[in-house]
Amino acid sequence: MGQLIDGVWHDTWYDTKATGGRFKRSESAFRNWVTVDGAAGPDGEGGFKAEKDRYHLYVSLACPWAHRTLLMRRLKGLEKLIDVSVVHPLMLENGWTFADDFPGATGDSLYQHEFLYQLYLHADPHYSGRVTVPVLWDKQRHTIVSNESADIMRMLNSAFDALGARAGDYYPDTLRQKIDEINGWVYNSVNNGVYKSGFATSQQAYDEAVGALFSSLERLEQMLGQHRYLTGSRLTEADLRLWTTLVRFDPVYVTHFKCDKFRIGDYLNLNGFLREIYQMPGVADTVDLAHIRNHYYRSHGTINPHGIISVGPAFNWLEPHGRDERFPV
Ligand SMILES: N[C@@H](CCC(=O)N[C@@H](CS)C(=O)NCC(=O)O)C(=O)O
Repeated sequence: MGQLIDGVWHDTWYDTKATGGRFKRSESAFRNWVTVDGAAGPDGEGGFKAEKDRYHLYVSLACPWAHRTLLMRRLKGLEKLIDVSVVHPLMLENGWTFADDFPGATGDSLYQHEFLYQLYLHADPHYSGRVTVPVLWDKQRHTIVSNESADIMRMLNSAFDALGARAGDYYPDTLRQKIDEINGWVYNSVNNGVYKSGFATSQQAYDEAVGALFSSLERLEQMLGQHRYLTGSRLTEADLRLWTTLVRFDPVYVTHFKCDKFRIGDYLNLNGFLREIYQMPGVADTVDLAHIRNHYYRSHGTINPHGIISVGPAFNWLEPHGRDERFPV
């Protein structure tokens, strides 16, 4: 765990002193876009045209942000167009590594780097900032297109459609405003809320974060009692972004991040929603509980110094989800 400062790796934990014990996630640094014709996207520079086998996705199977992009790749059937490298689940003094001595960890299949920070230096030898997954890499220009999962999801959603991606638009024009609105508060209080709860170093910071988290879960529970998905009857990006947090909740966040007021298994609608998406074709293959549980419990020495993995609550996501009966089409 650490960061690069002017091209040099420093092993440091998140600093919460200046923020009253509050964990603040920093902004992603590479914000270019793959587009149909290579024109610049909403930000960044142009020159990244959608092409088969040009881009490579670096992910951790443990990370909820990386998981979003992997999920979108799977739903859009992009496996043949964009290949993937998977880091080792443990993130310790060297940050994410390409050690491949854990089932499912692939090593760096492009450059055989040892550490993910070397990939960032490959793109920018003077890079300063955090070294995070996911990374969308351009094999032609040998650089990072983007390390922001929200943007990568949107590129995968539409830029490759003419190259044989599976039909499906998870960010449709008519729902964009609604999706953006939901994403905003779900990001702050849920996706990032679990981290703010778990990494808080003051009681007040924890209370604030965990309070906001469970208020939002209650709100989501109500919404999912009214319609099948967050924006209505159609599965969108907003659902996928929530889902990668829900899938980690009972196995990890309840205990490891002290998010223990309720489990997802205690909510009727959130639990049905979690199971329904888990049971969609291809989705379960993107979930690796060994990476998830090993990563969190064994990488955060400040909150779990002995690295013991808790037994975890029992659950079975293959049980009937009940959403068809509740929302007949
Ligand atoms: N805003 C980024 C956040 C990605 C992120 O924070 N990933 C975590 C893993 S779950 C990471 O790589 N952390 C390493 C670090 O903070 O040093 C995104 O959504 O892509």
